[in-house]
Amino acid sequence: MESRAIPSAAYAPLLPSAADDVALAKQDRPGVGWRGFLTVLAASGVVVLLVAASLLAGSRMGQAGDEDGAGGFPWSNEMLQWQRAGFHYQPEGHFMSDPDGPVYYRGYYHLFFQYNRRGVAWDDYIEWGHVVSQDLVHWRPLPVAMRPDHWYDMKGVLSGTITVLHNGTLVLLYTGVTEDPMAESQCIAVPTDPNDPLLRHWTKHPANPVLAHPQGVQGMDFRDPTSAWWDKSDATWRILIGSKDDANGSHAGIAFIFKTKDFLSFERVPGIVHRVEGTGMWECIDFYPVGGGHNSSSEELYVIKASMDDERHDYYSLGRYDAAANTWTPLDAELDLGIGLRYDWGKLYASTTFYDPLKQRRIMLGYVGETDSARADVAKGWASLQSIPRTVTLDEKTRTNLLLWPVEEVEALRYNSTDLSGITIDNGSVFHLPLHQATQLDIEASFRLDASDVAAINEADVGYNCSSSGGAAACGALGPFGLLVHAAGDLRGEQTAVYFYVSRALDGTLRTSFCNDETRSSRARDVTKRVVGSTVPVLDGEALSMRVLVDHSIVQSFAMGGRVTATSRVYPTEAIYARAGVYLFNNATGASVTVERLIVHEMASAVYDETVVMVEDS
Ligand SMILES: OC[C@H]1O[C@@](CO)(OC[C@H]2O[C@H](O[C@]3(CO)O[C@H](CO)[C@@H](O)[C@@H]3O)[C@H](O)[C@@H](O)[C@@H]2O)[C@@H](O)[C@@H]1O
Repeated sequence: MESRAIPSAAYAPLLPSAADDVALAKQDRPGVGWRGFLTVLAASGVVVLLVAASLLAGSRMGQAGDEDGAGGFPWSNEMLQWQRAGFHYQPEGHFMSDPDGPVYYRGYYHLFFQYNRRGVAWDDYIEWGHVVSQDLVHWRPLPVAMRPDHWYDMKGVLSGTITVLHNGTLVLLYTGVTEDPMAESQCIAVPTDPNDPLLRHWTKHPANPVLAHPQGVQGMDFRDPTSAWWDKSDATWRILIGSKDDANGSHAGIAFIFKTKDFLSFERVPGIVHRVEGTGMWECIDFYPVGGGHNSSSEELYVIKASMDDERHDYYSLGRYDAAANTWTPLDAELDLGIGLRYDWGKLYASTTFYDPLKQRRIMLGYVGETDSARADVAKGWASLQSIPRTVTLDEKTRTNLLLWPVEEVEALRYNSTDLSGITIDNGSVFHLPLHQATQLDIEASFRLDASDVAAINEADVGYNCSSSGGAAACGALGPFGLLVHAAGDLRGEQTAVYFYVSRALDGTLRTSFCNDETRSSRARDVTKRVVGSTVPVLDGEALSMRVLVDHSIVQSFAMGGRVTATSRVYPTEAIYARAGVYLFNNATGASVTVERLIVHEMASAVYDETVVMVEDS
């Protein structure tokens, strides 16, 4: 069946009254009390179709006469202050980008990051900012760890990693940029005092730079070394560095492996470990094993990940690594690096991972840049956030994708959990969630389409695409449905939709997309607004589950346990503070949806508290 728009006149907005909300809020919180009682049908008068809302909202948000003049949207201090996150890490001010050198050392998780203390945009005096944490959630700021102060890094201490050697000591590898001519080479540093668990001071090695770009590679296309892994075949440490090959009209992403015994002299392993035509410069490359292991009979696979400089997305691919042949081969050539899977389908870049020996898990961090104007960044005095650290595992059920999931520690911030499980939303309905606040939330929801409705839809609905199919306002038989966050009270204004859309393929099978629709997230016009997302694997019998971390201007969405994730930055002008709410919506034309599980946790701020700190500073 073709997606079709429903005439707006048929869906005049009728919203739940404030009295309804109060009555609902007084119900017992445990799920049992809600089940059945909260079947919200179109006939009950809670009918608002986003089609109607979007038409109204679109005209209201985009029309001439808005305050967005040549100078951009006139943000008030109240609006700008609202945009700062409560439980995502961001420095007090200035510009932050790539997470660098995450490592667990003597009781602390260390996070370094690209940091420009001179402004709110990237600058070639880029340094390594530094914070530590004991739970990956509460971060304690420390002085800048590394700054451009040698000839080989005068134009920037760019991204890098930290390797834990067999005896527990650390080696920091980073890219330094020389001034004239500008060229990138790899440098090392070690903790000045290895007994300082806070690793406050680093000593750059007198032998720097330790690795120059190979012949044939441009001097500014050789950066961001991975951490090193041990290859027992010849007792060497190995690292991977990404680059690009623009020779002879090509524009390929490429990666080299180097080996070293002492981190001072490196030898290139002959050949190129991987290459993908047309993908351009591979920044912040990463390479690590997943699956397999001692407790598993399944084969170990290798993830290769790169940040695509041209496209500004972090792609990954699953494959097999043959160290002797110096090759990595994708499991599926159609999902090769840069053309298939992404860590996140929204705004997240320059990610890196590290192995956490404390909890024996791999953790990924990435930075989430701004999508508002440079002028707005100047007004607010800061730019960028770090994503919530995510565990990375192989999805053993599919073995075709990773699972990226917020670290469990973030759950300690939950309070006032409201269980609204069991609500049924008829097609063309919305349901307002009775919450105390809607700005810092961790929402767990799983949806199931009515099976008889699904069976009755036998026409194909092909080609749904988050970014080009009209977002949450475009109605099909089996979607979209999901959540509206940062939604203005009358639903005619600002709202950010996180939703599923199910469509029937020509062969009769169902295909599920998971998307964030930012297009109505802000009345400001000088803000980038997109619909981002992807198709997501759903196995037989699985409910459609999502988790949404709402934290002021950052919304991080996870579908099906982390098979697909999408991060959005949103800048509402009206739907802020107490003026915003959360709604369930079902914009499908042919099916009702039961929200089998819906638990909304309010989230405390991750305020770093000097008084409860940690181990003593030496
Ligand atoms: O530093 C001098 C010079 O380098 C340039 C051009 O190559 O910028 C470097 C790249 O900076 C960004 O790359 C990453 C990933 O976000 O950020 C780190 C630097 O902060 C770097 O290590 C990473 O690769 C950016 O994404 C890339 O587009 C830049 O090329 C140039 O802008 C500077 O003048």
